[in-house]
Amino acid sequence: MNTENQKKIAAEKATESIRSGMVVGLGTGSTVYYALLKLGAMVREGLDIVGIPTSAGTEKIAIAEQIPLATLATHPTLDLTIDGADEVDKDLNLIKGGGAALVREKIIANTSKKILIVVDESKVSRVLGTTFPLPVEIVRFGWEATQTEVNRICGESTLRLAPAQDGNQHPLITDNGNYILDCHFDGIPAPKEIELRLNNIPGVVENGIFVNRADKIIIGTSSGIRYMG
Ligand SMILES: O=C(CO)[C@H](O)[C@H](O)COP(=O)(O)O
Repeated sequence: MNTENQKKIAAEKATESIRSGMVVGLGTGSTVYYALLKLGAMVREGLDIVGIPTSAGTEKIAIAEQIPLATLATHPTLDLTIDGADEVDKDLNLIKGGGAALVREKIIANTSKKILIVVDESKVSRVLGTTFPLPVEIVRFGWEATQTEVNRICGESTLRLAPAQDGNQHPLITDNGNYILDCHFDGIPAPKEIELRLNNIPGVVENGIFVNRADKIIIGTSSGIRYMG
């Protein structure tokens, strides 16, 4: 089974946990995309849920799929969130933020009763921080000074760029109006400590380390579905 199919079977498996009446956190990314398509079909067949999106991109897809949306203002507690990840370890720790949605994803994760993470097998890692650079969202004011402080922890980081309308690469601006630093670790042996140290730097909004948040990781593999948790 190729990677795309691995993503699809993992994402669709996660939607089997959704029941009418639930408030559902809608994650971001190319894996969750398949869950959004499936949820859309389920809603059109009568499933009665509201979704809270973790990004403007997901909101757009959910609207196109006719998934009713809500906000944390009216629905402060979520029953279940389906989200992706960029790297996962055997302790269910995650690196997220490859899609630049980590702040909203962490807020949603924090208020969800249950979190299902959907990935393909390439995301499973022995030591977190060895296969994917850690995204750190920072405010634009004084960002160079913030980067200097971040680099004291990770050694080296790069400002994430994205193509703009003029055809050139410009700093990527998140849904929250901030920049992203991608931090190159050679493994993160103590993820919780690094998460807290990074978040203690003035100018850092949030980072993509998620510790003790996932209840289950659904992994699409070349030979079918595997679970962690
Ligand atoms: O954290 C995320 C977005 O901020 C995504 O969940 C993560 O990047 C995985 O995306 P994909 O399923 O496209 O690999």
